[in-house]
Amino acid sequence: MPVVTEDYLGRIGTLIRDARKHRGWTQQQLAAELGTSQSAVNRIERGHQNLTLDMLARIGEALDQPLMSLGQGPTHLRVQGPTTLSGSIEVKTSKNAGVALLCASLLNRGRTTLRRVARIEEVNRLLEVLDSLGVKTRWLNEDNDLEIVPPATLSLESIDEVAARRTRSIIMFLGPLMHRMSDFELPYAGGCSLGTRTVEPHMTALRPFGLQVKATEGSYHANVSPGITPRRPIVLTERGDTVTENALMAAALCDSTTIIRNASSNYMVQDLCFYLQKLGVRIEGIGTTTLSVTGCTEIDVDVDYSPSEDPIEAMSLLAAAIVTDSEITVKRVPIEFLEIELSVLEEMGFRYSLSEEYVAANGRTRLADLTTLHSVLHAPLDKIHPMPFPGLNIDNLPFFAVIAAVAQGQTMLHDWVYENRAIYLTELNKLGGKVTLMDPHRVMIEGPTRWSGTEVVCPPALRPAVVILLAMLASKGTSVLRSTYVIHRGYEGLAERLNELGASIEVFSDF
Ligand SMILES: CC(=O)N[C@H]1[C@@H](OP(=O)(O)OP(=O)(O)OC[C@H]2O[C@@H](n3ccc(=O)[nH]c3=O)[C@H](O)[C@@H]2O)O[C@H](CO)[C@@H](O)[C@@H]1O
Ligand SMILES: C=C(OP(=O)(O)O)C(=O)O
Repeated sequence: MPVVTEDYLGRIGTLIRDARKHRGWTQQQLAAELGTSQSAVNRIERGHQNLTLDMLARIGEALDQPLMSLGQGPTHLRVQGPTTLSGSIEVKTSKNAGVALLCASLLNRGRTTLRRVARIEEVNRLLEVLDSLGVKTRWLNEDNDLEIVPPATLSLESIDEVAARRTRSIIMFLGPLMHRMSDFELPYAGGCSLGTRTVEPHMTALRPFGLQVKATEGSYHANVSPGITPRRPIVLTERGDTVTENALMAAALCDSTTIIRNASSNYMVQDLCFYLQKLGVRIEGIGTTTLSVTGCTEIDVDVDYSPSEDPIEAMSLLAAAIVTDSEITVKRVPIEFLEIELSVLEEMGFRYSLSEEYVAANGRTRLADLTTLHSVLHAPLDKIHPMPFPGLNIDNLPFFAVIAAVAQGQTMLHDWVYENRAIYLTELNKLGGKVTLMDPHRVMIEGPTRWSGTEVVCPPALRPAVVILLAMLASKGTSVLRSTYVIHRGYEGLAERLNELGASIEVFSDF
């Protein structure tokens, strides 16, 4: 075989191996999907098998990842470490408010302008879906201001199913869409592989508004009975963020008053409430677990809204500083959504200073600039576990894994929420970490760690993938992090921004 062909087959084989692992499949499972043997898959992945275009297309389809789109293959990161960071960095606006506001813009017949939206893949997927429905969306400038103008009638029959299936946020179309049409289908929600994430609480919350949903082959079939409004308070069975948002959006176009109990008061819910208020919806109880919503029968206003900064990105940047023992200033930290995290960190010996507080562009959220100081960390006495806001944010829990790994002693993390997220934290062991999976919900981490660079495929979950990247910053030598789409789902230009602080991260792709 000519050397160049051999080289290409090897690279394609690696691509296929990465995409398979990303899906969480064994070679045997991929073989069964392709109607071939495990040994054939093994040969393909090692670059020892000539591949026809037909076979490549079939593999791409089976793995739900096109392998032949030249120049658009997966991207990877090459990290040189260890790194000490310095300087300052601004926190961007949040993914989770961004996606909620994109869905909520469908409630408004007028123009919505959202300021400084994080330009991330999760937002891109929702924009693709909105565009396929006939919504006119455009980025206005370098500041990532985004304009959204819905059409008079949405063309749901032409929905971009591929984009829709890549995000769980599509579930938040139910609340706004039920006001626009009486019978419609939505593809099943996708997103990170974190274990079962039920949609039942959404159905229970929306039923009092007349929505019935049947799960059919690959999609939700929604049917709306006209003129039905909740006669009693809606009691959410789970204090979930997106379910609260769906109930809020359903209530926004009812002119009666809806009470939502056991509502999430988390940051993205608050941003959604502030936006809805600008649309003319009356909401009381923002920041508490009981929301009283008096909607409007029609919303048609040109509105301008600035979502607030992302507490999870802020936590990621703090973790970057802690794991590399660096002194940096993280600007625009939404401090009220990091209070418990900072208390736990202080207990572990983390030292930092805070600026005076100031108000975010939404006029409501409190921000501060936080400077990290050289710290010697030790394990906390108690386990670290998340709770709904104002508890420690579940999406921040994974960052405590890499922080615990640099602290002296044993730290237990208890992720009671997701069945499949803690498991990915054991990937830190490839870089020298000592992370023991006690059961699917608990990991024990022993520090401090002598990190050493290696190659890791991104786990199929956003936060654990970033945790691996942060450990790579502290690792001696060269590390490679493969297939980073999952990181781009929630962070804009993370590698480039860390490089501005002095990291050495190269972005590359196979072709
Ligand atoms: C777009 C967006 O905003 N996504 C966030 C949102 O997702 P989202 O609102 O979709 O979260 P889910 O509804 O999937 O809830 C997460 C998990 O927590 C469980 N659960 C939740 C609440 C509760 O009171 N009891 C309970 O057991 C659910 O069953 C599920 O397993 O909230 C999650 C949990 O904060 C975050 O990780 C996500 O980043
Ligand atoms: C789990 C997360 O989000 P999503 O709901 O988009 O999967 C996350 O942000 O870590």
